[in-house]
Amino acid sequence: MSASIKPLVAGNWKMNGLRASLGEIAAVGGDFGPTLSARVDVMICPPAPLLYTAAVASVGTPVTIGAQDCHVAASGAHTGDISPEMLRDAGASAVIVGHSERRADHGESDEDVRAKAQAAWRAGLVAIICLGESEGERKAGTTLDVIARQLSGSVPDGATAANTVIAYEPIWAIGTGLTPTASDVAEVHAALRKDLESRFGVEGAAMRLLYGGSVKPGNAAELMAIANVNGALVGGASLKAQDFLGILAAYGDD
Ligand SMILES: O=C(CO)COP(=O)(O)O
Repeated sequence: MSASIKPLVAGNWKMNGLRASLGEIAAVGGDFGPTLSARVDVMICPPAPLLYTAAVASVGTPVTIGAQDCHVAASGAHTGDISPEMLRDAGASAVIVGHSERRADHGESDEDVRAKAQAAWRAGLVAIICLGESEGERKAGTTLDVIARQLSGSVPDGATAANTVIAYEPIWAIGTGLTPTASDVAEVHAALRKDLESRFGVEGAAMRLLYGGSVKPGNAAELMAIANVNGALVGGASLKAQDFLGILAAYGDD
């Protein structure tokens, strides 16, 4: 079933990158030819100060630009925050919400994440909704319960394959070099698919489910071949075009 879903590989730069890093986007765009772009969509999510220039740098390439977080309001007295409308205006077409680093650093709850996803849709952005279990939850055998609870709490009614992407990122695999086994990833993604189908029907069947957590050129082909894995959310290995292109190569060569 997932064979008909066009995968997405998105790079989350997190709090990394200065203007000098924008050459990496041009390098990805320049090397990403028509054969590969027919098979996989590619996105880079730089930090907010780089969004506009990144969007300009991506013009004429297959690379699209996403943001890493948003406020729920369109505007107002929220010093330091950025609305989804502003992200859209700067050239973003998507925004990551509910990344585990925001859940941990900023105390974001499932309810917060759900409201951010709705705000993203209001502004015409795709919401990339993140979830994933901690190491303790994995060891305690509660992964599937945690994932089901996060999915139900963080994904708003009205989610479609066009407005929502789900990213499964086990917290213990982020930035550690550790990855779950292929069968563990398959188990979680199958459970996500089942829940999404029962809640959203055909839209849930067509929604992209990304895997994230220590995706590298060396393990991308194996991870991307797992059933119900429709692409990747990549942190550290998205910062350099060569590494990121090495991951995209899991989908073939131009
Ligand atoms: O958190 C991630 C992407 O959002 C994954 O980060 P790493 O690829 O650096 O493990």
